[in-house]
Amino acid sequence: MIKLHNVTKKYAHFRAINSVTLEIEEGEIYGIIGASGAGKSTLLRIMNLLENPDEGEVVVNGQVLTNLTSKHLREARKSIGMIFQHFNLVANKTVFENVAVSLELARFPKEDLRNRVVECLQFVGLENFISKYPAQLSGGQKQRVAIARALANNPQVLLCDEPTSSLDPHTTGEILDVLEKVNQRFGVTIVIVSHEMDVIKSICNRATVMADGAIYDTISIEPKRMLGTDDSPKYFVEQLTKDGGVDHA
Ligand SMILES: Nc1ncnc2c1ncn2[C@@H]1O[C@H](COP(=O)(O)OP(=O)(O)OP(=O)(O)O)[C@@H](O)[C@H]1O
Repeated sequence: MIKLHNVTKKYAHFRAINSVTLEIEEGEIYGIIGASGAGKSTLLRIMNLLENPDEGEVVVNGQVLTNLTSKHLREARKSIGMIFQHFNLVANKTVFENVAVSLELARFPKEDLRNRVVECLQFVGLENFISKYPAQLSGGQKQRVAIARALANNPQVLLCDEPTSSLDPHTTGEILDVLEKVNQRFGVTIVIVSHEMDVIKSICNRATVMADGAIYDTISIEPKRMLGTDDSPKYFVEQLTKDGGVDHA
């Protein structure tokens, strides 16, 4: 579904991505993990050409993105959704309008637009928040709106850049549940960049470890939910004290 072949990205003389080749299969949930500055976000942004590589080829769903004109690239990007750590919602638009924008940009038929927005918001459990503004939502709710917006155009790929890094562990678990549902219900191929090991182990079938702009290793994983089991005060106290050495104040 996604193929990168010998991709290099330079900033001045520094190679942020150094000759990376990888292949992500249709229907995978694929993780990219590594230290800060390893090149994770840059690699993800190359997959929809938000960053243009200096060398190499990017192929998504059989289309060589690196060969497309900007008009055809705009068209191809409809099948590649993206979500971000800080949600990137438009502050002065309602939840409904935030989702509608992506359909309007894709010239979705006006008469079907309302139903499609509501359908997407139902999928993420926010159909009762249609008239709210982003400032009135929790972080988890904002990320759900962002997922609804990314899904509106029926993408085949969803790129997730640190999607849970601003969220608490319980909300992280809820967002991972939504992403898993996106993958299972619609067969969307998901790529998740995260520095959180538990996130990668919770949901990914395969993960690449990056270091210094290159692939250090790629591992197959049996995903096992590590997060989101509980958000009771008892659970928080147990987690704080489980390794011992902590007294109740
Ligand atoms: N627009 C840019 N101009 C110059 N250097 C950049 C730019 N974007 C990224 N870099 C550099 O490229 C390297 C890789 O950055 P990238 O954001 O991809 O890393 P990362 O692994 O996602 O890190 P983090 O986890 O901290 O977000 C870093 O050294 C970064 O400083």
